[in-house]
Amino acid sequence: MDAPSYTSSRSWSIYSRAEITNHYEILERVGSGAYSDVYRARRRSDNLIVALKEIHDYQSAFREIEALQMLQNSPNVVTLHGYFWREHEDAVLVLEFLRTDLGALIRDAKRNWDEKGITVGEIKQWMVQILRGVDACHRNSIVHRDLKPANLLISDDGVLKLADFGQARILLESRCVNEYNIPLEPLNPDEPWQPEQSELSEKDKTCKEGLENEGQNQELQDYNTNNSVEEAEKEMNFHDGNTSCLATCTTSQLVDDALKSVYSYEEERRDDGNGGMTSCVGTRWYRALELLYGSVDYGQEIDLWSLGCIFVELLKLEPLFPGTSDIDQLCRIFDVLGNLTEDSWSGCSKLPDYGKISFGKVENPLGLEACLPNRSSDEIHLIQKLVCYDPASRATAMELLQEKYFSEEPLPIPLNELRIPFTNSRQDERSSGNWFDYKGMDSDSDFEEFARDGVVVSTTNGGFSIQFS
Ligand SMILES: Nc1ncnc2c1ncn2[C@@H]1O[C@H](COP(=O)(O)OP(=O)(O)OP(=O)(O)O)[C@@H](O)[C@H]1O
Repeated sequence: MDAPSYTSSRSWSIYSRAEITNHYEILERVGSGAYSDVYRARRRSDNLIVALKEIHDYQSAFREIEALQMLQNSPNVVTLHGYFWREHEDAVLVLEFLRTDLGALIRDAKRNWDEKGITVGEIKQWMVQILRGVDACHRNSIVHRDLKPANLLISDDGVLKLADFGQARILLESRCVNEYNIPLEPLNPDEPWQPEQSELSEKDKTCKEGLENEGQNQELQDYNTNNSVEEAEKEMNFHDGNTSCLATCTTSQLVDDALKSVYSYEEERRDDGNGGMTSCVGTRWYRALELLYGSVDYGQEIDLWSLGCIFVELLKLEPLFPGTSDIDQLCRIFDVLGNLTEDSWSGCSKLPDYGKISFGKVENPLGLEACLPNRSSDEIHLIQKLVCYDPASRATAMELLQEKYFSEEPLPIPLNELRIPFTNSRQDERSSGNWFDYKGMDSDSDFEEFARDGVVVSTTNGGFSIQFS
């Protein structure tokens, strides 16, 4: 196929790379994100349709490959068929192709489905799959850091898979447990790296087989029996707070660094590469409170907050906290949960940005119940276990899977009865603007609030800069 006529040099590059086009016929571009372009392609050897994800950022590529290698064969994580990695070129991941995602499904349900929206049986099935995917990550000490409906891809037969691990972090202690021992660089740069069957662990084989079984309820029970809470807790007992963070984009550093009058935001977006954590991760609407307060000493609990926001969105067909800036995001959270104080989370005053910004007292917080009228107390109870201030109080994915909500009537419906949107045009849906305003959703930018504070933001060759007057 000829290269298309648009002019982005990045989008051209994949067409001119023989090592890729020898193996794959590139059919169309299906999406793009902050760091990537994604193409639908056909593998020449067997006609398999795949997604080729060309990643323009080295660190994102490295993270995504490393995390996906560890999670290969988890049924609710996107499959990495292989990748191309060579010097001076963008990495290209060969992923299984998944036509739609949970964001598109929620939009479709809001626009086109009857007033009941997504049924309880459907919600339970989606949530069980999401929880299994998150549980797989957390068991492997991987924090996804960007869970949101658009990153939960869905196959035509109703299997949901976590995707977009470009922001994922493998917590340091776990690096020794990469049991697959797969080389990061393909041995031959002209051939894609591909996993071999022998690299699958027994646990993962069981997991994969489990998904293929019919009888959802029995499957859930088996899954829970084979993966006890104690075992999960043992594996998840970590924190990487001992490592320093050289790269954040928190307001605290801007304030601390006020004597340095020109501040490069581009600098801040990089992690230090030595294990330091940044608070500038995730998409704002799903970003945990501790990240909004600049924490660099966080763990897998940030994913659990995001999970709670996604659960609400499935129930309500609208985002829980659609903030237009980080400050607005915090205001919306406080309106519902009340102000953040030592009473609501003992230790919160140690957060880097605590006390840097003061918020008016919310006399009568709405509570999560008010956000979810007509929903059952069980559902509200589960969400309260996720969307709560103290990260240590949040329920783990495994604990949630064991909640009776998922094993009582109405049961999660079988995969083949799930309703899945027909459209494959996610970008069009996103830009249509019919549903609600997505402005700011995909952005980590705090420009609006800086501008509000009278700080000058200007673009530079390397990115943009913030100047204090
Ligand atoms: N495996 C896949 N199958 C089909 N489409 C995909 C696949 N992976 C990604 N896409 C499409 O490409 C888009 C961009 O992919 P992805 O979100 O992984 O990239 P990103 O650059 O990390 O994005 P973001 O800016 O959200 O962090 C997705 O929204 C989706 O539409």
